[in-house]
Amino acid sequence: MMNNAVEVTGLVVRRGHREVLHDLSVGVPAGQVTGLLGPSGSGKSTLIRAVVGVQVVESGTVTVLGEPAGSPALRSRVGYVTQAPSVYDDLTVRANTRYFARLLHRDRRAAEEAAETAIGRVDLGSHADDLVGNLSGGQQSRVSLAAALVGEPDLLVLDEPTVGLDPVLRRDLWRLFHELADTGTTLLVSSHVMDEAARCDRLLLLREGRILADDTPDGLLRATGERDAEAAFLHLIDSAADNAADNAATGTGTGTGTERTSR
Ligand SMILES: Nc1ncnc2c1ncn2[C@@H]1O[C@H](COP(=O)(O)OP(=O)(O)OP(=O)(O)O)[C@@H](O)[C@H]1O
Repeated sequence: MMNNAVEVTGLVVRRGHREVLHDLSVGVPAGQVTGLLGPSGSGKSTLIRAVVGVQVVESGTVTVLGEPAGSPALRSRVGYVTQAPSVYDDLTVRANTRYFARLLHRDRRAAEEAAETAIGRVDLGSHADDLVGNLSGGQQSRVSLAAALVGEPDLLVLDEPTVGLDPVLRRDLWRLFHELADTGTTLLVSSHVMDEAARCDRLLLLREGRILADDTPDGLLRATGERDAEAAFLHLIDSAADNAADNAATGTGTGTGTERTSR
């Protein structure tokens, strides 16, 4: 059995008047880069919020590194990078990163070292003394990533980290994700850009609050007979719609026909 860093079972989440995650069960394997892909509004951020323990859930369980999501014990073990930059505009890159490091490291020198390492990892060494407010959007999101790295988290959760980045930075960021995974970090990375699927070790395809596929990129292509993730995703949507139509015609089954790929 695969060793999962995150285990989600029967998760139901309601936001406003709408149920947005429907009895969702899924695992995130340890030490790998798992991509959470799906169109805008499919529930990626909601699932991520449940994993980091900031989402009120209606029912179901979310276990992270063996603890209930959001437990105090997970505070330094889980890094979370939100879609919007979550650092201070009026502080420099170094001051921001040191600030977040000091929240986790009592020792001042250890905090400074952690901050410098994190700044280097996101390749912002030449901007360390720039005010964050004067950086580009892509640079600002890398400062948020540096802030999440200062605690050397076991699980790093990133909500659409590559939005607005040019192709070179995107490539470099994915390289960094795999370097982190190689040293044992588990990464859960959301994206609505299907061409990022091939960069993941494992894929979760989400649509309308349900998991449509949970597979490796190769496994997904094999299971659907398609050539790229976007085509595979459309294939699965069409199959699910066909299944639903068949069920309606025969009056059998209440399932949606999703979760069709090999697991
Ligand atoms: N604060 C909220 N109150 C009510 N409904 C919400 C709230 N936030 C999100 N939703 C709804 O929940 C559903 C899932 O949203 P979510 O942000 O998880 O999707 P997403 O896949 O992350 O989308 P995107 O890629 O655009 O960020 C959507 O239908 C959205 O309208």
